[in-house]
Amino acid sequence: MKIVCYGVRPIEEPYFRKLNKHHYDLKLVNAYLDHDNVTEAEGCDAVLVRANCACDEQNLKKFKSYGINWVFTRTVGFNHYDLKAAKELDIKIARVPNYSPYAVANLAFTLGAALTRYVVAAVDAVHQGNFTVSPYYFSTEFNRLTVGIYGAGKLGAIEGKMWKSIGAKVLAYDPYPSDFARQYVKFVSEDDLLQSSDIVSVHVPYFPGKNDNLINSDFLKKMKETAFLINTARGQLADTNAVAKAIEDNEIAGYGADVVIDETRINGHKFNSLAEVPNSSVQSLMKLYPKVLITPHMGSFTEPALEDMISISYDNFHEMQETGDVKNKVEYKG
Ligand SMILES: NC(=O)C1=CN([C@@H]2O[C@H](COP(=O)(O)OP(=O)(O)OC[C@H]3O[C@@H](n4cnc5c(N)ncnc54)[C@H](O)[C@@H]3O)[C@@H](O)[C@H]2O)C=CC1
Ligand SMILES: O=C(O)C(=O)[C@H](O)COP(=O)(O)O
Repeated sequence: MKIVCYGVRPIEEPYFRKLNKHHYDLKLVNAYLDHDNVTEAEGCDAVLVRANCACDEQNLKKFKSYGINWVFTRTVGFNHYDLKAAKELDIKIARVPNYSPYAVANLAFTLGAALTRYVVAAVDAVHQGNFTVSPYYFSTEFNRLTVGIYGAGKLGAIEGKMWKSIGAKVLAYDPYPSDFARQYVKFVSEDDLLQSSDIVSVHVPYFPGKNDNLINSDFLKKMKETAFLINTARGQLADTNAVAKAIEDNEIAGYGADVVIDETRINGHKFNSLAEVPNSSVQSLMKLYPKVLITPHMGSFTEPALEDMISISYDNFHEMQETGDVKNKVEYKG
């Protein structure tokens, strides 16, 4: 079976080859799937994508015209698909719901830890020759923090575990609390979490058209003025302008994000200045550095996570070939 894999970074190529235990014929494409390079799939039997690949109706129709029925993703999130179009075209989708959760949990933890100890602000000042200890750096200590995990699924639970292990009080809000997460967090109401937490870390899946701007001005107003918000989930979950305004108005202390809106136009690009970033709301957030720390969607960029993403994707294809179905399938729910 020939699989075209989009968005494969050069550093990832050896892993795609080394882990190819089902001996697939691989076509590795460096670029994210877009409307121009969809033609790379011609002559292939299946497609593997990553986040921010354009699995919209136009591209899914193209795949179908090439005789491709399996368009899988190596990611947890699947908001890059037009699920309705896939259903209408009878294109099957599978994802990787369970790669190493420590990858993203580590990054969310690090953003929270860096913000609460003002590490980036201090390092930045020192590198400009300013060795004074600004009153702004005066901190509390991690074991005195209350950390609120908003969405305590696989990633949230592990971030909770990390904070608990160093003595922080860990709260969580989730409409479907799990016993696994309960080992590390205390489940509370949404309001209690937002009102009590020094760090609020969001790990909620993004469902386009359903929970856009979940983090809005009402959400932010409930947080403590001294609290930091962390979002490693999806940029679309946050009203970017509302977050920037809340920081400017001192309603919250700062924001750490691995994700932004408009990632398909931003991520993977190297801009020469902030002014070139093609979204003015993202620019507004970036101007608030170092109260705002943004990383380029690299939560899953660890060796264990990458190995899981590739191996489980290959197993998804294998299961589909062997049984005609796959347990990690994603279906349109209306
Ligand atoms: N930055 C990165 O590199 C990565 C980001 N992600 C993002 O993280 C998200 C979460 O991943 P997992 O923890 O594996 O998913 P998961 O499905 O295990 O957990 C999500 C949890 O959120 C809860 N939830 C849903 N709506 C909620 C709401 N309105 N309020 C509170 N809780 C709510 C669910 O009940 C569930 O327990 C993914 O959907 C993806 O968007 C995932 C992997 C890498
Ligand atoms: O698995 C997900 O969902 C993610 O968001 C991962 O970080 C993968 O995202 P990309 O690295 O493919 O942008």
